[in-house]
Amino acid sequence: MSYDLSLLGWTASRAAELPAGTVPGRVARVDRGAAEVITEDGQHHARHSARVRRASAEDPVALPCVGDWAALRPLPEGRYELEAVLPRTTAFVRGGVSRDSRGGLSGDGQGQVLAANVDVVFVAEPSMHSTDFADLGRIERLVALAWESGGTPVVLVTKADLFEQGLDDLLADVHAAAPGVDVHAVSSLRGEGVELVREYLEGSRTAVVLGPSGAGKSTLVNALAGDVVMETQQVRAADGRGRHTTVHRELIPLPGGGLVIDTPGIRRIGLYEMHEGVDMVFSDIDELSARCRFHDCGHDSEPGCAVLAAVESGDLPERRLQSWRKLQREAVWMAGRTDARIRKEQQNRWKIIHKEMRRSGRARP
Ligand SMILES: Nc1nc2c(ncn2[C@@H]2O[C@H](COP(=O)(O)OP(=O)(O)OP(=O)(O)O)[C@@H](O)[C@H]2O)c(=O)[nH]1
Ligand SMILES: [Zn+2]
Repeated sequence: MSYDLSLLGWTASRAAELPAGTVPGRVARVDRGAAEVITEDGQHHARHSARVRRASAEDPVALPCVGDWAALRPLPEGRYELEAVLPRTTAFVRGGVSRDSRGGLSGDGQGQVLAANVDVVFVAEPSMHSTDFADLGRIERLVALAWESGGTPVVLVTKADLFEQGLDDLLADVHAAAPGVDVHAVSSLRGEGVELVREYLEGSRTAVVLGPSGAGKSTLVNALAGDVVMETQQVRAADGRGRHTTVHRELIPLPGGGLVIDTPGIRRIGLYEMHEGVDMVFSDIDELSARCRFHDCGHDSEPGCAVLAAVESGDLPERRLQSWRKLQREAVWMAGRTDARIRKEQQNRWKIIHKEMRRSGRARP
């Protein structure tokens, strides 16, 4: 078996980063101390080099992950050693890691890269989920996560066939929840919108599909692959939630080029590190805040707050402000888990608050 690596996204600029005496391979699955890689001459089990082992012992972010391009050193008998991970263009990182000023990754020894070099992040939200309509808050969260990874989000309102009347209104709401992001209705069941989705993968790009269980992610990937590569599941009638299916292949090459990464980690992705991501998904609130009287306005009850005024006038949905507050709190909390400076500030703040409370004789809130 041989592969045309350009169909897996290999480019001349990546080739320029390949160390002498190595060949490129894309990581399709990770193991302890080794990875399954796809090279031009087939699929291999490549053990990490001493250098990779040392680097990843120091910082797990250096561990090869699904989607990575690796430099492989040929060994006797047609085997390879995973010599190095080539620089990542994008990364989904869980915990303990922030982007440094160059847009690269710097870790504190806690981070884990869930997937790398993902160009397009499809955010799948079902038009109807059990008896609920699409969850705009979940879309905002996943779009923020997508921005944070460095990839380009695209929102897909899936199972569009379940929601015929008022679909346009729903799409308008979704547009407002994700400013500047493409939004499409998709029905894999009817084959509608699938070709549009495929267009985002032109040029052999790499995608992931994020979304809740039962959103129709596997069904969509199957439709793209034109072949049943992933097991879909029957949704339990009672609560509309799906059973989790075992993932057989984590890197799914599509006919005509491009691929979809689908790993358990990506499936479970929630809200990890989000700072710039939150600002980008709430660019409307960001723009409004420029007109607040105080430059550090918290849009709570401050006088001259342009955000509250927009809610008052109906220009900004109240739900959106609440969603922003929630994500801000979570982002600060996540940062507080990893950023010692903020952690210290929070401790000091709580010390002061507790002291205040003791003095005024109030109980803890
Ligand atoms: N009506 C309708 N049902 C769909 C559509 N796409 C998928 N489904 C059904 O929704 C259920 C869940 O689909 P999956 O593709 O397994 O969902 P998933 O997002 O992969 O779910 P997890 O594997 O749990 O993450 C299945 O019963 C599908 O047949 C669609 O476009 N329309
Ligand atoms: Zn304000």
